Amino acid sequence: MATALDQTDMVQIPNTPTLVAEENVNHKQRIKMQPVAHEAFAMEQLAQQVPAPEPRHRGPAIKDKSEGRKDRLPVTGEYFENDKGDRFILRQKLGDGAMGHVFLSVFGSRTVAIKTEKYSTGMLPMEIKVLLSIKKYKGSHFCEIIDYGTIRREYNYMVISLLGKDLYRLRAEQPSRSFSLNTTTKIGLETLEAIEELHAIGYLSRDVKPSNFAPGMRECGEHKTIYMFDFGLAKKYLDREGKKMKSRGEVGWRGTVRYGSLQAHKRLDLGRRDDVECWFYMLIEMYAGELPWRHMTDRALVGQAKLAIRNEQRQIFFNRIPRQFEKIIDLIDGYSFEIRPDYRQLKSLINEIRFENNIPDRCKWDWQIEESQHSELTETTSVMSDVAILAEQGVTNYTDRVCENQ
Ligand SMILES: Nc1ncnc2c1ncn2[C@@H]1O[C@H](COP(=O)(O)OP(=O)(O)OP(=O)(O)O)[C@@H](O)[C@H]1O
Repeated sequence: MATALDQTDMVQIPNTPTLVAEENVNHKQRIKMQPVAHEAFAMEQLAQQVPAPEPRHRGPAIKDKSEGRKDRLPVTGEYFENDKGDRFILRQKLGDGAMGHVFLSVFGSRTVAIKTEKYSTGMLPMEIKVLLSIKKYKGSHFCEIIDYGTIRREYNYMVISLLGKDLYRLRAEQPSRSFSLNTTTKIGLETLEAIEELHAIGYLSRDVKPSNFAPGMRECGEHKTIYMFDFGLAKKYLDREGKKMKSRGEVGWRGTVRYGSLQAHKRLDLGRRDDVECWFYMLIEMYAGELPWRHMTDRALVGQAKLAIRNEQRQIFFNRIPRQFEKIIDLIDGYSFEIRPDYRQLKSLINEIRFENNIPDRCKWDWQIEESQHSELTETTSVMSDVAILAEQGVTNYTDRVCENQ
């Protein structure tokens, strides 16, 4: 039977790329965070919809060796029951994250996604916390959280609404490996709105990248919206009184090398502006098909390449993309750590690109085809395997430290 995760127990940021992070999570050093008032309210609300939790344990960290032995990930075909007796069959694997597996399942008449991680990993509580806050705020670019808990202290799970293929896969499947200006700019507007909503509830993503966004399902009429998911590296930037926290200075690397901001390369604390800088690199990659540092794996060299597009490579880089993108990066570079990015100005520059290129408002996404997204999903792994995707993106979610105070 399921046990609700303790929301006040915060997660570790491991010391390794997430690809191998499970072996490296430090289970001993954990910190506690009290939910702020609106989060507590959101949790209360959710409690009315999800099964009443069994007496709470103190989160997903291993307490003793006997518990540790059971620590595992579920497999396709397995099922579990929540406290209400609802049965969730893990019908098909949708994706392999660095921290666990995501499965397709059915809940009532609804097809859903179930994200799982080993009990000891402890990254899901942060994701659940973010999604509960967003639910309260009624964010329009986030999965609905339907249920969550722990199964026999073996694995943690959360049941969320199902999405289509992520933007990285969708682009990789385009014959040109790039999106049209219409799709790129539409994605730009949708994803910036998602980032703005996340910031509005007091969180940073610190891992904005194409594989963390996906369109909704056509069957639910959600295919015109791009959703943001994976909050494994999310962090609160507002304190309990709603005041912005000060930069902690050098804290180590956070994020994904290809899309990381210049501040991240300096290992400095990240703010809202850094999420927006990642968004910029993501958009350019979608439109141009690649970034100049696509083949680089060395983090320092990638950082140098990002500096070069602002200096000696500036003309070559910006010549092949609409001129507004140069304005956008200049604006982002001008934002300080504390400042609220001017999302409206950024959106109006993207809209200017659409206007100048006579792009009508009602246009289809590049990937929209006649068949339903559900049948597309079943083909996902044959088109590009998870391993291939991860290899292509280079090092992901890499962090320098064993743990950090979230
Ligand atoms: N709601 C969803 N609907 C459909 N597929 C999903 C959903 N959530 C996740 N996935 C799939 O599972 C994959 C892994 O999910 P996610 O990124 O949340 O896991 P992670 O362990 O945090 O991975 P990462 O290595 O990116 O940090 C995604 O790339 C996506 O293909």
